[in-house]
Amino acid sequence: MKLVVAGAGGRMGGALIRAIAERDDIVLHAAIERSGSPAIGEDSGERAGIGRNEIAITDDVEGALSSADGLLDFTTPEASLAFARTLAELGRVHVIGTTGFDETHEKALAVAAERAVIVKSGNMSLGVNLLAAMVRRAASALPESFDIEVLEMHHKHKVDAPSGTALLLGEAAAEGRKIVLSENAVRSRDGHTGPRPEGAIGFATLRGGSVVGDHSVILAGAGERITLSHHAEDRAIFARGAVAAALWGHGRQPGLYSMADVLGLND
Ligand SMILES: NC(=O)C1=CN([C@@H]2O[C@H](COP(=O)(O)OP(=O)(O)OC[C@H]3O[C@@H](n4cnc5c(N)ncnc54)[C@H](OP(=O)(O)O)[C@@H]3O)[C@@H](O)[C@H]2O)C=CC1
Ligand SMILES: O=C(O)C1=N[C@H](C(=O)O)C[C@H](O)C1
Repeated sequence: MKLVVAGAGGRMGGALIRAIAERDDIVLHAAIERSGSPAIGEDSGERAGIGRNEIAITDDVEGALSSADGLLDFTTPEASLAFARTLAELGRVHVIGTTGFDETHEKALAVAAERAVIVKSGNMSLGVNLLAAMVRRAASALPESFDIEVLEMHHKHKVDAPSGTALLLGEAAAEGRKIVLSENAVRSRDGHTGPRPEGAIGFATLRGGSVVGDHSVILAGAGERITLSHHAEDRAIFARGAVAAALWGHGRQPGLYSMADVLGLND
């Protein structure tokens, strides 16, 4: 399978290029960056720290995608949306790890998925997707008197909050409770907030240093508390998940799929 990496000069771009180089059933076909990026023209292997691979980082999106099988995309919501429209025209696999989408973006991605395979997840790791299944189960099994809070910490460069993973875990909790997350989410607190609303799913965001990604879901009852946690130590876990998603999506019917589909956690 011939894969293109978008955001090749970024943190996940490097991890994806390293993950592709680990395997012999896929090849890095092209590495793309935003027009005007100082990374354009650099050797993508050198940039990723694995030595020259003779694939220069380019901003020629059409040229890169037209002869590829799929795109691994960890960039920005606006860039991912533009890629989704191009890939829908070409009918290629689009693995989206980007987070921070709003409702309008989500609707546009659903339209693109009518013509291409999109695998999208706020977290591509096995551990977090298993954790989400456990959160859904715990939220469903425990009485509503157990308050649900999602706590996350990431490195100081992260630009969106709550993280895509925190929202994914919040969705899992809401599904377990049979409630709609958007109607019950408390995404931040400040000042005289009043008591906690019944049935709320709260979010708390920490940022600092080089933390790859820490998430905890706390189910707090009267006199006892359950904490379900995941700690990401290496971006390779997301990159390997994205590669697995591309291979899984190759040759599949168009649609919007999740990592739970790829990992068989919905079966
Ligand atoms: N789902 C998951 O498992 C994971 C998701 N993520 C998400 O992935 C995204 C990227 O994270 P991270 O790698 O840390 O961020 P970085 O900022 O390090 O990388 C993003 C890269 O995308 C580039 N970019 C921006 N616009 C375009 C464009 N139009 N075409 C091509 N490249 C573009 C940026 O370039 P420039 O800086 O020059 O603008 C940058 O190099 C975030 O949304 C993050 O939350 C991260 C880890 C795991
Ligand atoms: O920006 C990051 O770094 C990460 N983003 C994803 C998120 O928003 O949850 C996944 C991971 O936690 C790292």
